[in-house]
This record gives sequence, C-alpha cells and structure tokens, in this order.
Amino acid sequence: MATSVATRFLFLVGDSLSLKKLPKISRPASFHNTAYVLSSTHGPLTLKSLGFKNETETTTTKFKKDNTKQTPSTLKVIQGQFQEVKPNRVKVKPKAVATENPVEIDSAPFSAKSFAELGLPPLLIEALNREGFQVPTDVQSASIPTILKNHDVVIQSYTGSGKTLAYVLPILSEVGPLANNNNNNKEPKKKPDIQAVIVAPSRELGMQIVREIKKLLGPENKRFVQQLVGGANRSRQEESLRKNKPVIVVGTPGRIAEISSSGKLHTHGCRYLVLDEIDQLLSFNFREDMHRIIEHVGKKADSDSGSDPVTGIKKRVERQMVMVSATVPFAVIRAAGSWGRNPFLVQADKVGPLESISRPPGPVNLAAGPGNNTPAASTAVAGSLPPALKHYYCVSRMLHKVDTLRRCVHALDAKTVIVFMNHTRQLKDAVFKLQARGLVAEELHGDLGKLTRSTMLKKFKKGEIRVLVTNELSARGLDVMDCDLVVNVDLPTDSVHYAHRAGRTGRLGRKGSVVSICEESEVFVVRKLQKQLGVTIQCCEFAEGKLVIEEQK
Ligand SMILES: Nc1ncnc2c1ncn2[C@@H]1O[C@H](COP(=O)(O)OP(=O)(O)OP(=O)(O)O)[C@@H](O)[C@H]1O
Repeated sequence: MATSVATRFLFLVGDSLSLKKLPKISRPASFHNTAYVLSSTHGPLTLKSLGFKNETETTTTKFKKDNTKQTPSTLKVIQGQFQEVKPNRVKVKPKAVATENPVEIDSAPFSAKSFAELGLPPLLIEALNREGFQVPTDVQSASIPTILKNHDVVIQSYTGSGKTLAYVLPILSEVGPLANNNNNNKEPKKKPDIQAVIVAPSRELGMQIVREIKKLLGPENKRFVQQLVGGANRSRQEESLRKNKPVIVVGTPGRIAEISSSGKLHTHGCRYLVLDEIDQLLSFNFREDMHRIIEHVGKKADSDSGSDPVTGIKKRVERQMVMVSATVPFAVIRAAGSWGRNPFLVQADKVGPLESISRPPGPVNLAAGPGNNTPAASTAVAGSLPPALKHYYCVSRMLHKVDTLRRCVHALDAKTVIVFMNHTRQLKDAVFKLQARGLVAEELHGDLGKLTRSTMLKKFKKGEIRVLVTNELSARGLDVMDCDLVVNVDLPTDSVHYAHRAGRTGRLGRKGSVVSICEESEVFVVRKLQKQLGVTIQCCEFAEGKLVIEEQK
C-alpha cells in the first residue's frame, strides 16, 4: 500500500543549514488534498506550518538514499511555490532545507482569567505564585469553578494541559491548611477522616501527583498529603496515616483497597474521590480494587437511592467525583454516568453535559488493537493530542531500527528523548547499542527495582540522561517538561496508547516531535492511527543528519 502511491514529495528539515535561504510561500499549496491535512486545520500552508522557522530562499543539498527506504520521490521549492515532480523510483533529490526548534513554546494553553478570578482562597494563590504558577490553563479555568460548585465532573483535555492542578486546586481550596478559613472551621475537630482520595493507575503517577500537592502545601504542611502506592512499605504507610492524619491520600488502586480492607484507612467521611487516568482504571486488572474504592470512599450508602443496575454498587449522595483523562472512551462516560451525580463534562476550556459525548455507532472494543478503526476508537482519542505536536513515521527494517533511532535523535537535534519499545529484552539491547554509539541512554521498565526506577527518572528530569528507553510504564502521566522528542521504536497497540506516549512531549504548549519507526508492512497501521487521531503523520527519512520529509498522496 505504501509503495503504491502515485506521487511523493520530499524536503529536508535539519539543523545545520541556513534558514535564510528558503523562499516565502505566500499561499496554500494546492496539490494533493490529502498531503496537507495539517494546512486545513492550522491555516494556510506556510513554511512555518511545515516546521520551518523562517521563510527565505531555497538551498539544495545532496544526500544519500536511506537503504531502508523503498520508493523515493522529489519535491522542488521554486520561487516560493511547490512544484510537483514526476515520481522517481531510483534517485531522490530533496531541495528545501531548514531548521526546527522543538522546545520552543508554540501554543500555550493558558486562560485569559487569573487564579484569583476562579475563586481560589488567598493562601492557595500565594502558594501558586511562590511556585511560579501565574496563570491558569484553559482546562483549569473551566474545571476549578465547576468543581467548586460541587458538581461531579469528567475532565478530558489533551496531554500536558494541566489536568492535575485542575482538580488539585479546588480540593486544596476546601480541605487542608490552605483552604478557605470558613471551611477549615467546618472540618471535624477531633479526628478528621480522609477528605480526598486520589487514585492513579501507576506508582510513578501517584508519586508525581503527591509531589505536585506537596509543592503547594510547602514543607511545613506536607504531612497533609500521604502517598499509598504499591511497591512501598505498607506498614510504614499505615504508620504515617496514624501519626500524620493526612487529609488527602494519593495511591494506586491495589494499595488503597488493601489498606482500606484492613480498616486502617478511614474514608467514609471523604468528600472527594478523584480517578486520574480513569480509562485505565476501568481496565480488568483493577476491577476488584476499584469496586472496593467506589463502594467505600465517601458517605455511607444512601438507602433511598438504591443500587446501580449494572454494577450493583450502592449509590452515594455526598461524595464528589472527578474523573480525568486525555482519552475518554465511551466506557468512561457510561461509568461516570453510573457512579456520579449528573456529572458535567469539561473538555479543554468548555463545560457541557456528559451526553455531549454520545455513544458512537459500532463496537466499543478498544482492545481490538491498531486494526480497530471504528468510530469508538476515534471518539476515545478526540482532542487528546497537544495541537503543536509534529508527527512523523519512518520506514526501517527491524534490524536497522536502533540505528534509525540514533540518526533520528541527531537529525532533530533532540536533547531529551523518550523512546518506547514493547519488549524488555529488545529494550535492553537498544540501550546497549545506543550507549556503544556514544549516546547517554538508560532503561526504565517494570523489571527494575523501585529505587533504580526513581533514580533513572530523577536523572532524566535533571537532563543527565539524553535518551530514556522505556515501555508502556512511562506512557501515562510522566511529566518531563523538556522532553522534545518521543520515538516509537515499536508501534503502540492502538491510538489511545499512541496518544499517551506522544503526550510525553509538547507539554504545556511546548514544541515536540513524535517519530514512529515501523516496518513497511506496518505502514497501514500508521495510516489508521492517523485517521483515528485526526492528525497528519508525515513520512520521513534521516539522511546526512537531516530529517527528510516525504509527502505522498
Ligand atoms: N497554570 C500552570 N502554569 C504553569 N505550569 C503549569 C500550570 N498548570 C500545570 N502546569 C505544569 O504543566 C505540566 C503538565 O501538567 P499535568 O501533568 O497536570 O498535565 P496533564 O494534562 O495531566 O498531562 P497528562 O495527560 O500527560 O497526565 C506540569 O509540570 C505542571 O506542573
């Protein structure tokens, strides 16, 4: 299929050639409609929209054909206009060359409102200022007042848009030492129960949420939040609960359910239940633990409201639920409708009824994998990707993939790279090969001890590791602001996984690139991902230290 295309176009994007030599493109290119989906969603086609920084004259560069590619073709930029060149199946002569700066901020998702206008208490605003949070993001601006008005909500907004603070801030407005004084007076004097339970699917994500809350509480108040993640010493966690009497706990479903069952976590008086990465929490693995959490966290069951006909779980009356993810399949909407009290749907900067995501026609089974091209799959990932991200794919034989990866890192001059692979053994081999070629690369996966995992992450965040090779473990929630490149050495299993992996870069409006390295036989999968995600994934090669973009019909 990939080789059957009629016409292809190529140009170069690299870091060493002068930008000032590219011609200005003053009107949208009018050739193949499908070639520039991006131009229709991001305004007219300009060099900027294609990733060029400036628009001046053309430069010609020769390069050798990547021996992993099958059918090259050409693009000419002449006098400011693209001209189609007959497909040439033997030689490639790319013409235009420019640079790209992937860490530049492109489209910051900040709201026009201030934190004060959202109704947050003065102490919390002081803490936000101290920590350098000056302006709320769009999703925070929409979620905070809605949660403060006691509505249950489902928050869906693209990766890296600030969803954590979107629910943490209204909770801190109501419970703990930064809350409105009035509310503090209302809190039980003797032995306050836990006021908020935040559930996250992985230990890393749980710990990240705790860090974000502790930052705002400050060192003197950090005891008010407690982590209850798996893989850590349970007795120590129970001891801290007893001693510190936190008002917020953040943890993984297994550990929260375990301590709750042992009677050492008192959550009956809990006012908030947050399910972060709700779509993952609904997976089969977490079913029993989630059942316990949904049933026990919050006010005692209201005998009048009966049980949910599907789950059999008794309905609650006072607990406020917040469910969060960048990807919201219909299963989430169904669960939210059943667990929550008429929840609102917050999508980026808009608040609306939950029904605005209607059940898509056709099967809802996302586990059907990358071949799944149903409306349900597209509904789940709609609006999940940061708009500034650039997506590419590159065809490479399995044997050459790590070398292609290395050339990709150099061609994009990426400083902080997250690489996803599906199998631990190959992942280790890849790290070894990258290190042998002089790249500072390390591995991060579930087989490593928790201390090693934490150390790797810390080093990566500090910029001491350039390439972090990991697996699905890091696809959700991992927040490394400087990450400018994500590479899929193995394709993700579906568009939901693609969205979360891709979202490790381009955070909070920063520029970022996602490159998927696939075999020729997998190109159709990339096409399906592209369709479901509603983005253009451009075909590319890496040659002589440059990213060569190939456009095709
Ligand atoms: N208003 C703000 N001003 C500045 N930085 C912010 C603001 N809100 C959030 N951030 C920062 O932006 C980064 C991304 O936020 P966060 O992790 O909450 O995004 P997210 O939408 O939950 O992403 P994901 O879907 O990948 O989990 C974090 O480092 C966070 O501290």
